Amino acid sequence: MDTNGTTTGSLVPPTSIIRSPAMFWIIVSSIPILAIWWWTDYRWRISEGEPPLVPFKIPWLGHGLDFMNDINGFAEWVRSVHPTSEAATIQIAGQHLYLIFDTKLASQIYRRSQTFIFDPFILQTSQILGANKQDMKKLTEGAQVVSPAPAAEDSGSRILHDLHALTPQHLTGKSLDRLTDYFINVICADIDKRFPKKDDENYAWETMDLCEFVKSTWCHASITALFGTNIYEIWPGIEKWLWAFDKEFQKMFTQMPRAVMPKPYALLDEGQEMCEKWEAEALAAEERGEIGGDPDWDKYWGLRFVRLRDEYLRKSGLSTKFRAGNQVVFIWGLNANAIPIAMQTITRAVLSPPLLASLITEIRAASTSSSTFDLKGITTSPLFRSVYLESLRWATASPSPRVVRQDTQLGPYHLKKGNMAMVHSRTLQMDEATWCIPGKPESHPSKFWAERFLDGDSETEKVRVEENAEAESNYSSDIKASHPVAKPLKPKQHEVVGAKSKEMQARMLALRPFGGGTTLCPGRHFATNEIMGGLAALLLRLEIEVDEDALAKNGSPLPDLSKQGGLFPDRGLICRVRRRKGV
Ligand code: HEM
Repeated sequence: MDTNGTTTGSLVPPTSIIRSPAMFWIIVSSIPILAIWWWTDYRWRISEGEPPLVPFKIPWLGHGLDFMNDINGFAEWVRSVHPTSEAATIQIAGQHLYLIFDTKLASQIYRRSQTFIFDPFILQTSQILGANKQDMKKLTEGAQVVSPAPAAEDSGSRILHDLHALTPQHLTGKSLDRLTDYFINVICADIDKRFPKKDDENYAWETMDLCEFVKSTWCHASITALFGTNIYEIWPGIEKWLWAFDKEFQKMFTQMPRAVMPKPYALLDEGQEMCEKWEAEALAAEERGEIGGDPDWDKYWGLRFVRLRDEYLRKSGLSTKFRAGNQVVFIWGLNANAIPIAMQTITRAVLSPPLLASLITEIRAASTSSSTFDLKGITTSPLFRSVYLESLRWATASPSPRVVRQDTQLGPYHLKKGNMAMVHSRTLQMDEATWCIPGKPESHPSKFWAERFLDGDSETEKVRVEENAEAESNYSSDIKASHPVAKPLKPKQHEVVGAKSKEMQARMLALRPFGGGTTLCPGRHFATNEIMGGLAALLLRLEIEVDEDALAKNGSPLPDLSKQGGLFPDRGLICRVRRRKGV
């Protein structure tokens, strides 16, 4: 300002030590260059021993946009930049993320659950799901984090650990059998409703999109098996909501405000409102004495596990909104991966008439009457297992992230505290060196080869279980060490048996649809029953033929890579369907 109080137009303050305008402008214009140098070349260069850094252009943000927009395509590109490296470093929002390409390093990450931790992601998700300050305080108590808050009061409760330990015991054994029975019964009832039995058995062909039929039938069966039937009465639009939420949910992890992305928040609001209502009605039914004793399933809560889980959340003093958010994510997780894989398995079976015929032969061998079958006979059939595992390999892209809790050595690399490490299953599942068998062009990983797992797949689960047992034991010791009186629920340890051939082990370690370690998907047994058992129920009841004209016009469905986890077929499959005679 001049002495009259008006601006002079000059940006150089009269008292500044930089009296020359030229010097001022040189300094001002060099600030961005200095900043870029600071962020790219100095501030964010990799430390000694970190995996090679993939070049990036945008300071600080690094590869953030590419990673968020298309994680599958991005991971494939990173692999092509470092085709022989066991891992690579990428930069996302000022942090390093180590993408792991080597199966043995991936296994190490899963086993070392005290160093490669998952709780930070659960806490972040909880915040997104509407956990309030009190909820967050409770959830954070004893959680595995990089830098714990200084001397917060510790009551000894370990909510994240207890919830984690509660799940697997209810998704195995008798509870799993009950869940599966319910699921298969609903599938059969829905098929019977859609294709009713007639006395004259004169069934006409109907043309339909098989993918859509499987999507809605499997969804209805799995939601009611786990969450009861009342949820459909309260929320008839649950399926429409589910698939809309599935498209939007990942966006919430950018933590942009509601005003910037109203759609995901609106869907979350709807889910929470409905789940609050669902819980309130179940509690009211309990009050009225409608849910007597300790039933293994009831129409309000669904499976006993869901009732006990909700009871645990209430007893832990977590808010109604957070509890509802927790159910929203459970409903989503229950369906978002398993349903696309059911669609993939069924469409691949139907697309190959010889394979379809062989599967029907297997079903007949496991039949106990004209319309029933022994599930064990199906899930242990080598052909059924092979088709299922190949569907998982071909059509999942499960990113399994961990936070590095302290500076640590992983194989040849030195990983830095606070960064992230991620096993991206698809990169391993599409690795030519692992999957191609010389002289067998059909074994190329880009191809769906139904017979790929005919030999020796039984070892797959054993390796997962072995990793899981080690990870659980590390996790449990870690949690116990954090508080002298904390009594975390003891996770069930699984037995490990069997030897592994070297070649087979490499393939098994490269098949990672269900993640690994402590967070190895506890729903995988139910998913297996849903997909293989559901396929058997479907083929036992219905004759299905692909509409060749529609196929020629639309092309054969491929995995839609725009999503993560279970990948949907990227288009429908028009089929002619009718009820089988004699069923
Ligand atoms: C083909 C179907 C499925 C696939 C591909 C799948 C995949 C996954 C993956 C990748 C994880 C995270 C693992 C990690 O980062 O290490 C996970 C966790 C989980 N899944 Fe699944 N899942 C499937 C089906 C199911 C089903 C049907 C349920 C429920 C009945 C379920 C319940 C869960 C739960 C509760 C977790 C969290 C475990 C924890 O944090 O302790 N999943 N799943």
